[in-house]
Amino acid sequence: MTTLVVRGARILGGDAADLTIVDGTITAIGTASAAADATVLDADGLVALPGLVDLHTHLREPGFEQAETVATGVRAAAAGGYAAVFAMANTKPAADTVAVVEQVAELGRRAGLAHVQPIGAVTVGLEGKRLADLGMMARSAAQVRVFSDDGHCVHDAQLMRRALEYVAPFDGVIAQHAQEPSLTVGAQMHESPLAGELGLGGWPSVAESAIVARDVLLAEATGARLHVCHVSTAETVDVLRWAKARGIRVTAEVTPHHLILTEEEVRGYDARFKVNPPLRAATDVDALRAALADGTIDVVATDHAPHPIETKQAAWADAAMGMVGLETALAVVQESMVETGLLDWAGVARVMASTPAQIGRLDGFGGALEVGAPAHVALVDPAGRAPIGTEHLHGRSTNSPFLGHSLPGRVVHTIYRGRQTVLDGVVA
Ligand SMILES: NC(=O)N[C@@H](CC(=O)O)C(=O)O
Repeated sequence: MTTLVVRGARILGGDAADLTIVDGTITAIGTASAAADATVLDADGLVALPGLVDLHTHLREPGFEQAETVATGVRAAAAGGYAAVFAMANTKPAADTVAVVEQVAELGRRAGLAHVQPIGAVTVGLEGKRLADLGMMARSAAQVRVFSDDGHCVHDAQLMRRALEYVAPFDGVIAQHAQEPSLTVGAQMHESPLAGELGLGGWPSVAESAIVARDVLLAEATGARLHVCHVSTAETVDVLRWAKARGIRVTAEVTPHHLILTEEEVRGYDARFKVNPPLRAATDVDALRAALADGTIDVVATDHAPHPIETKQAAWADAAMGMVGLETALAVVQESMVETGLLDWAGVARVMASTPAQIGRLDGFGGALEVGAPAHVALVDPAGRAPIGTEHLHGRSTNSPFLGHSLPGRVVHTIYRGRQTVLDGVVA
């Protein structure tokens, strides 16, 4: 029997209490009388959150191990306070078969620092032409419930409709990368006067919102669950508000980078700021923050997208798209949402742990820190403001837009299944 006593943590930012954890389960909350053989972890002044859950992580294995592996990716996850991540299907081969989703799940079990929940591809090879065998992946040992072609839009309406119809009976969800391809040919950044000034092809907001408008109507017509990946524009927020008011079963995510960075970062042509969907205008950032605060957007998801740094040292138009985000997500949410009064720590737990787990139908994660609950805990120092350096990045890639930026909040300890996966910022 292993006993861990976490002393003096502020549960969801509230009153301080001790957490007693025995064999991976929270057995007491209050003043602990530590048994002689207990490990005691000083959490005085730290905020205790449920271990975070990320609905949108690119772990890159199999096929792109030079960017990240499952083993390196879960190190980044633990460092960021995560207990579970949903691994996107744009691997090589794509996660469009039972073999690949079960391989990813097994790699996660071996890595051991966080739960890895595979996402299945919607279409074979993410090509948008033929449905993958969604039912087989759902019935597999990986128990896939989230399906996505992220990186690519399921553009064909008939395929999207059939995918929604197919997953409804087993309560699956289609997570759409909303990008109308015919409107984003050659797109390099947000379509705006700045794009003209910088001479870069524009990615118009309507290319996202038009797909979301179509998809919410398909979700209504099929009664199935739709999840909208990386919402980036005010127009999409308006569509979501309308759809939710009609009772359509749609959920949505926003990334940390879209909550705090704007297209102005593109001025220096530093490709660390190149991402799909692109960084938008300040008005979009404001709309996204308000939507996350009022529940129109349900969760924060990192879209952790590792790329070898040399793919970011190319000219803007040739550079890879994407940013790592697991390690800095909580700090960005603290800065953009908590310090602005838009969310309290209970709200942070909702949008970064309980609701992502609920959308992904992942039992045993994201639940309240209460007696009897599995012991997945993130312990955060809200006053831990520091400039982000590569020493804060624990995955294989360092393509973070926040390097050199000062961010608040530091994940001091992470506990996963009762085990300390991060201690004083050091990943086990
Ligand atoms: N978000 C990104 O900019 N990149 C993602 C895929 C994608 O959504 O384009 C990646 O897998 O690198």
